Amino acid sequence: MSTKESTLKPDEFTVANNYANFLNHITKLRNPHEVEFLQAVREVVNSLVPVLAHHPQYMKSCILERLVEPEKIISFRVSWVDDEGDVQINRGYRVQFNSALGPYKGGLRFHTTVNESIIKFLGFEQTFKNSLTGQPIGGGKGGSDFDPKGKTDLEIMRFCQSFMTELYNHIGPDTDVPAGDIGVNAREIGYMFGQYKKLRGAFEAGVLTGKGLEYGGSLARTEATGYGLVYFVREMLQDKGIGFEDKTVIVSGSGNVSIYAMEKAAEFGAKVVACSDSNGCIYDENGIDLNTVKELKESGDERISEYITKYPNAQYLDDCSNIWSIPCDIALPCATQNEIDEATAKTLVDNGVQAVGEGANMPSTQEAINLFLDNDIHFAPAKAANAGGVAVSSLEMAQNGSKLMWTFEEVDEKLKDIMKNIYQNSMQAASDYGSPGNLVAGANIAGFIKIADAMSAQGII
Ligand SMILES: NC(=O)C1=CN([C@@H]2O[C@H](COP(=O)(O)OP(=O)(O)OC[C@H]3O[C@@H](n4cnc5c(N)ncnc54)[C@H](OP(=O)(O)O)[C@@H]3O)[C@@H](O)[C@H]2O)C=CC1
Ligand SMILES: N=C(CCC(=O)O)C(=O)O
Repeated sequence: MSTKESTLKPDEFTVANNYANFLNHITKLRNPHEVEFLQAVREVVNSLVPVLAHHPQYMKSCILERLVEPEKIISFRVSWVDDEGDVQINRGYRVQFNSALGPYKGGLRFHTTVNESIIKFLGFEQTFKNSLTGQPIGGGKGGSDFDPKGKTDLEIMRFCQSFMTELYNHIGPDTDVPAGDIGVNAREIGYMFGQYKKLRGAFEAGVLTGKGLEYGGSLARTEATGYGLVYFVREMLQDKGIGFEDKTVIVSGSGNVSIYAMEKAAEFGAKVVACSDSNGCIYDENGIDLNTVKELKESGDERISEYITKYPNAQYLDDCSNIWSIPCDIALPCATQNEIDEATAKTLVDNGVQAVGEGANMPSTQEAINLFLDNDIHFAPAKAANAGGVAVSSLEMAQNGSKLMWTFEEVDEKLKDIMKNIYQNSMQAASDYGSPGNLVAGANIAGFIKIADAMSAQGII
């Protein structure tokens, strides 16, 4: 917990001790090797001490103890045949974390680093994020250790079909609705939707979100996470009397979230000077040419280093973490978890960063978050700031259910309202529970209370 956090009141000491013991229990006995999951849980538990002290009924019915245990974890083998005719085996997961607010909702990640701890951390974060959107959706996440990089279109199709052949038994529009995440974009969603429809024998549009526009996708879903991040950060900055105008911005990653965060930041008057991929980062002091990045990364499957071919005056740094050594006013980590550690955060602060907005899930370590908060950096935490994607996914489900299709402007206006509400509700919760201005605490508290009240109403299940 940051040293800036409010000092605990007497009755909160007891709760803090009880929950320190609880954290020890789940760390040592229940999830000893799940490092990323425990990191996500620890941050939330530390934020909730004042809430639990104020609501003893949540402690009596063990709301938090139940909330940190997923309702269901499904793990399955995925066998598929590559273009050489060789059999490949991957592991698939779906963690159905919490359905107090609605059907499980959350992305699918295809990346070599996927394991149960990663999927559980993502599902836990998703549960709070989805609550903050105000939409009727629970939390879940899934994926596989399948690496789409370097695979042909046909290999990706065969993998997705095999993956869905197992997953389809466990999902549905009112049960569990997957979507995209790292390594899963419109192409993968399309192949999985086709297989689901064939196996189910019905066109259930609402079973997946991020679908193509021609078969039930929502306008603005592709842009939603990146746009929503910038809308949220703008709300935060406006409260401080500043904005994106004339600011220097760096955005890690160059995938779905990163590209549309860069687009909206530039539209709001910022100069985006750097972005990255898992091999390295580019720095263009004249401002990144986003169309070139889209050609390389959305249309093609190129490395970001190819940008230099078109812009030889730009620089390529052969390590993606070097992006954080570039001086900037606003940093938007949009690649992956724990990409900013304490040393990186110190470099950003020493270079004069004013604001950090988390587009990726858990991109900052706890130590980095504490350093940002202790240095009064305007900090927009992931589960609040990157909720625009899942919020528009929920709007896609609503359009599917009503068999209507809203315009881009209609969806974008709803997205702006949702991000504004998340900001205001998180700030209010932070103020109500003794951490004024601390959006990390506020988002965790606001997300928790809605889930806790729903779980209380639904009995001990
Ligand atoms: N898609 C969505 O709707 C949402 C996604 N998020 C989060 O945003 C982040 C990015 O997701 P998304 O844009 O969808 O994914 P994409 O696969 O579209 O893009 C991911 C980007 O991050 C880079 N990257 C991935 N893993 C690493 C790594 N270990 N080290 C460095 N760079 C890495 C990729 O580089 P390369 O091309 O080399 O792999 C790529 O540039 C993730 O944390 C995701 O959980 C959050 C909310 C919604
Ligand atoms: N990957 C996502 C989007 C999930 C969704 O749209 O259901 C996330 O919120 O982390």
